[in-house]
Formats: sequence, structure tokens, C-alpha cells
Amino acid sequence: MSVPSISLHDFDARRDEIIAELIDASTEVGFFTLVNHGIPQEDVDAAFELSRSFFALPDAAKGKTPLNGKNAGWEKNTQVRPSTGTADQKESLQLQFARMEGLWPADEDVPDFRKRAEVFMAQVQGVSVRVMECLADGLGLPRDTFTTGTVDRAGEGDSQSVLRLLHYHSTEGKSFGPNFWRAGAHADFDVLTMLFQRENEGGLEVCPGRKVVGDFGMGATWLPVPARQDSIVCNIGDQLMRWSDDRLKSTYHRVRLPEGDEPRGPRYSIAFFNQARSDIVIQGPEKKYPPITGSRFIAEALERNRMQSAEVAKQSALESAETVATAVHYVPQHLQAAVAA
Ligand SMILES: O=C(O)CCC(=O)C(=O)O
Ligand SMILES: [Fe+2]
Repeated sequence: MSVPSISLHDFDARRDEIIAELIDASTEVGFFTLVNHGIPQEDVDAAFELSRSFFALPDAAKGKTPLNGKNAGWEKNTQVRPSTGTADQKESLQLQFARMEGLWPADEDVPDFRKRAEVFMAQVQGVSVRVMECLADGLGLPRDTFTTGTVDRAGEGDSQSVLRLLHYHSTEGKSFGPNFWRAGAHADFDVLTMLFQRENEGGLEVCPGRKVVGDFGMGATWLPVPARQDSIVCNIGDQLMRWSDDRLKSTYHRVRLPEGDEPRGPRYSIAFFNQARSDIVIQGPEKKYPPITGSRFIAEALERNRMQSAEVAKQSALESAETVATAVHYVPQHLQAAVAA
């Protein structure tokens, strides 16, 4: 199995062929890359230049717009994935179309930041619409099933979609324990994610095989996704997995640290999360799951994450208790069954 590459050239003439390829990739792997997607390379490069200018600022400047708890603002080394219990080795800036008062980086820090970011967000949303419409067609649903609930309606202020600029720090001269990641394993909560990478700034890996939305099951095989600047990496998120009654797969993925003789420099990526609006009702055609609003969906996903984090913390506490127990030849009662097994 590998992550399929799908070309959008001659989109209108090849629409049926493209739909078939998108459905195949989304039902089997949950990830695919798009080439000939229509966003000029210079515009992608300009978005990375914007990102680089922001992250090059001192922390005091970046910290003027701190993460607000609602997926907007800057954070550094704070995102702990429930699967690992350690903070991702990165910083990120999240931007939205709406509710951004006081959250745009200042023009004196990065000239025209807002205008430049919004142009790119609109471009990526445009490609996302094409893909979401094809997926709806491919599932035999009305073409606007996944777009009316996600696409920004300028002026309404209720879009939940997010552009996230990501900067994974250089690992030059640093060493890490076994459980540290640039981004720990996770599945995205949204409808559809589009990710831009820089040439050869790799490390993204995906793990197909998830059967049921919301579970933490992961297969054993991680497939690398090559880092190519001319392609967009797309993946189905949990909201779309549920909206399709688990037919389209939201797949676990992670970004590993450089290994062996790989370059230790920084990695930049840019993700756009097409997210359901708060009041949109998500339910698949076969009603496998009860209807749920966009906001309730996110609240439940965060709650599951909290529970998994607690479980991971408990397991690692147990493991260290076992180490202590072995070292002192004393087995506490709650571990006796485990030791005897
Ligand atoms: O930077 C990447 O390659 C992946 C980032 C990611 O998976 C995320 O932010 O959800
Ligand atoms: Fe992700």
C-alpha cells in the first residue's frame, strides 16, 4: 500500500476519473497527494515566505497573539498529543477567516500579514471545494453536502476553518528520548485537510487501517509521505469519516524527528483544515451514527482525547511503578496480576 498521487489536470473533462481515484484513495488509505492542483508554485512559495517571516520574529513579538483556546493564535512546544504524552517539537500559528480580532500579527512585525494570509486561505479553500464536491458526488450525495457546512461565507463570521503555519525546530545538536515527535500520532478532527510541504523537509508518516471514527486503533505499518513542494497532501478528517458512515477513512498520521544521517534543519509545513461550522448537522446517508452538530462533535472529540491522555499517563505511571517494583523486589498488590501473567 502507498499514498496515491492524483492529478487534477483537465479537471472538467476528467472529473469522473478523478472522482473514482479520490474515492479509492479515501476509502483505502484516507490520504492522497494532489498534483496539477492549480495553485501556482510562486503562491505556495509566498505563503512559506510569510510563514518564515513570522517564525523568525522574537518570541516576544509572536507572543503578542497567543493561542486563544479556539484554534487561533501562536503556540510553541505546548501541544501534547494524547497518543504520546509529550509536547510536539514545534511552534505554530493558527489563523481563521472569522473571529480574528486582535489575533492577526501586526503589520510592523510582518508587512501585510493578514492580506497575504487571506489570499492563500481562499486559494486553498477553492481547491478543497473541488475535492469535497467530488467526494460527495462519488458517494452519491448532493454535490454541496460537505461544502455548504464548511466553506467560509464572507461576512457571516461563522467559518470554523483554520490555516495553520507550522515550524518544526532544527534538531541540530539536540537529542531526544524515544517518545518525542515533531508531531505525535493523531487523526484530524475536521472534514478535509490540505497540507503543503517544502521539498525534502520530510518525516510525515501515515498509518491506514482505522475502521471506526473516534477510536484510537492504529495499524502497525507506517507509510512515509514524500515531501514535494509541487503537491498537496490531503487527508480525510474525523468529521468526514462520520459524515460518510465510516466509508471515507480518517487515518492516523505523525511527523517523526530526523534520524540517522538525515538533515537536522528545520521543517516548515502549512495545513488548511476545512472544518464544519458549529451549527451544521453531521449525519451519514445510512444513519450509522446519530446526528451531531459541528460544535458537539469537536467537544466530544476533545473529551475522548482527555480520556486517552489520562490513560496514557496511567500506563506510564504503572510502567515506572513496575520498574521500581522490580528494582526493590517488592510487587505492589495492584501490579501482582500483571507480573504473574
Ligand atoms: O506538518 C505536517 O506534516 C503534519 C501536521 C499535522 O498533521 C497537523 O497539524 O494536523
Ligand atoms: Fe494532522
